[in-house]
Amino acid sequence: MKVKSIKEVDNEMQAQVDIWDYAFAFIPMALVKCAIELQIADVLEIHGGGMTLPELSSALGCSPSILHRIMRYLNHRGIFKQTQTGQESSICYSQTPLLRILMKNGENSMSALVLLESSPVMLAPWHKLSSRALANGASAFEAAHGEDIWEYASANPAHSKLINDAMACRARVDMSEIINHYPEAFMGIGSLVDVGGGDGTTLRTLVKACPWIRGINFDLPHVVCVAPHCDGIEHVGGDMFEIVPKADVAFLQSVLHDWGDGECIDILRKCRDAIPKDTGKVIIAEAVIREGEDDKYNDIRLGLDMIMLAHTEKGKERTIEEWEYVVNAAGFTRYTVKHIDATISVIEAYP
Ligand SMILES: C[S@@+](CC[C@H](N)C(=O)[O-])C[C@H]1O[C@@H](n2cnc3c(N)ncnc32)[C@H](O)[C@@H]1O
Ligand SMILES: COc1ccc(-c2cc(=O)c3c(O)c(O)c(O)cc3o2)cc1
Repeated sequence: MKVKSIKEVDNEMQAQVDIWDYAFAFIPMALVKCAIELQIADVLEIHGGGMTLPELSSALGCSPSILHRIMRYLNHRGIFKQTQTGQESSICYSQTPLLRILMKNGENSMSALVLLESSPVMLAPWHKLSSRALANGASAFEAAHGEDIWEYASANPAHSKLINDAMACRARVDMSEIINHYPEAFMGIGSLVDVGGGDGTTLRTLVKACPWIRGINFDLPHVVCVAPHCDGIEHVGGDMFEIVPKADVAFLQSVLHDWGDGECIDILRKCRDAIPKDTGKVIIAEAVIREGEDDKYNDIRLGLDMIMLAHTEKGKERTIEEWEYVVNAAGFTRYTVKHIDATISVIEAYP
């Protein structure tokens, strides 16, 4: 019989511990969703300082004993700060930067993204992923819901709002990152069409920072008809597979990753038709998968690729070689890539 080395025994013991991370992986998501729905972060923010368990449970209208257990778990995950000075009644809970992002109504809140990904509609396709892999093709979202995500959203206003709110909160972060790290991308631009621009949050962030730009927010009719008005931005409803409104620059953020190469090439061609041949450009703000590189955003990019696998038919996150293929096939003569300190990179393609 082969005798195991101490290292082998240690690795096996570690595996016995690690497996619980996978079996219990849904718990942090469920608890963060619960914290958002209870508006724990909002109540702590309004209160200002630390709150005791009786104060917090009475403000939230929650059972103190259940809230105590929820808060103990969230504290263990580092989601908020807890200080204790003896008995249970003297436990004090206070705000952290992470909890502030989980406010339902905060300016930099990302809670809508958690509410979208943890919704039963978005969770159902994950149960179809192995059948998708075995059948090699059919979309997991379609297997779960009988139609693709965009058809589903146009027939379900509540889910469309969930998607738009989630995309809006991360669009604001993504656009701010581009403006902070690569403002040159927007120099000398008179007009910009945001293709698949959602509720216009990206353009609102852009025209606030670059008020000389006239923005055209272009998306499906059911999306733009509920988009809030903003000076300097015109909302246009339509289909990017048919025609894209004309502008100096066409901008695509987190849109192409929803589609397969064939569709990306069609969308990029429509964008190329929309811009001036001599001075125009298409800006693509998307993740670039960098295999083998230990970048702090790699985990998010690879996770996003799994989201595309679960929620779209042919969507995927792309390596730079895969981006080069679609950009060249759409007829652009050259492109540049700017990696910024964010999940997304900025690819500029010239006609
Ligand atoms: C993942 S969201 C990205 C939204 C936004 N660009 C952002 O960064 O948050 C993709 C957007 O593409 C839009 N879309 C899907 N099909 C479209 C089509 N055929 N024409 C125009 N927009 C479309 C969706 O309605 C959605 O708003
Ligand atoms: C920094 O953490 C994050 C960055 C980005 C995202 C994210 C980006 C998307 O484009 C995206 C998306 O298109 C989508 O359909 C979705 O369901 C989630 C999503 O997340 C998340 C976290």
